[in-house]
Amino acid sequence: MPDLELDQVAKRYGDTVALAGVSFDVRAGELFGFVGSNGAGKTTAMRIALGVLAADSGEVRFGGEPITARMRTRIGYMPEERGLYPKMKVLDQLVYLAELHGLSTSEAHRSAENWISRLGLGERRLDEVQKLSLGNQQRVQLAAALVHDPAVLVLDEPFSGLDPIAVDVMSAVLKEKAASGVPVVFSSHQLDLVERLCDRIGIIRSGRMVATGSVDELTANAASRLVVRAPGAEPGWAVDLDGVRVLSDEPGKTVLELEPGTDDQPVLNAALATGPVHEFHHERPSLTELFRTTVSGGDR
Ligand SMILES: Nc1ncnc2c1ncn2[C@@H]1O[C@H](COP(=O)(O)OP(=O)(O)OP(=O)(O)O)[C@@H](O)[C@H]1O
Repeated sequence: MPDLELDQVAKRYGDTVALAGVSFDVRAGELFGFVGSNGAGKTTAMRIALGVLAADSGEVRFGGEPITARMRTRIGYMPEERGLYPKMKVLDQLVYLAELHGLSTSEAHRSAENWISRLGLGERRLDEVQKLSLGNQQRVQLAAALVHDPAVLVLDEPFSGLDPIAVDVMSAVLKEKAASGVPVVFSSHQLDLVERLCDRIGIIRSGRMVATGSVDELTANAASRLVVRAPGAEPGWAVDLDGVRVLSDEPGKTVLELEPGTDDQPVLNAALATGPVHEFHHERPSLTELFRTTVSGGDR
């Protein structure tokens, strides 16, 4: 399957610059997490990728070619505002959407029934969508994005409001689609989930991509953090060590930040000088911490 690329995509709403030239690519077979503060531009970028919104400039490419209206019908999209017909029954809705994307009636039924069962909606298949709980409506929305066997998946906050079981189901389906070679991009504010699931991550701030890469790549340049458990250490034991900043100093547990290139062995020696050392390990910052430092200053 080909890659999905956004190249210098820009969009204004009146005086508001929603996207100031955003570029990133979602590679075939990868799960790409799109994160940013409220109003950073995620929905705008995803709507432009889908073609429901026109960019002022820039290009969306699929497989290296500018994306056409025909190719866009191969995108599975889950909009943030959700877009189901409230009075239609779950099964009818999915069959209708599949047919709209070109599946025959029998293929549409087969695919709709498959996703209904896969997403745990079997008992609700003949219920009107409006009678479902919000979480179940969201499962139907995911089924709607998948029912035509899309070549690309673009999902706007698919995890918001889901219970833990539904989060697991959604995660498994997205991983499976990516493993089958489909580029999958989703936005989310649940950074622990993004960190756990995604191959790569893009962080957008005020309409600009400020970081793109795997969590390991994004955290590689962050200052190294060292956790030391030394029950006999007195408070302040590490304050005079070169290249070391004390982040927290609780009885028995100290968290230190080491400047890049600082040797940790003098720190270990200093810790051992206080008595036994039960723990001495480097910790990388979480995506949430990285996000806070990357987007600090906020958005609109
Ligand atoms: N239809 C619109 N008219 C005017 N301004 C808009 C419109 N849609 C979005 N904006 C503005 O464009 C900017 C980007 O909004 P967008 O919805 O893309 O952000 P987002 O990252 O998806 O936010 P959230 O996490 O809150 O969903 C914001 O400043 C928003 O107020």
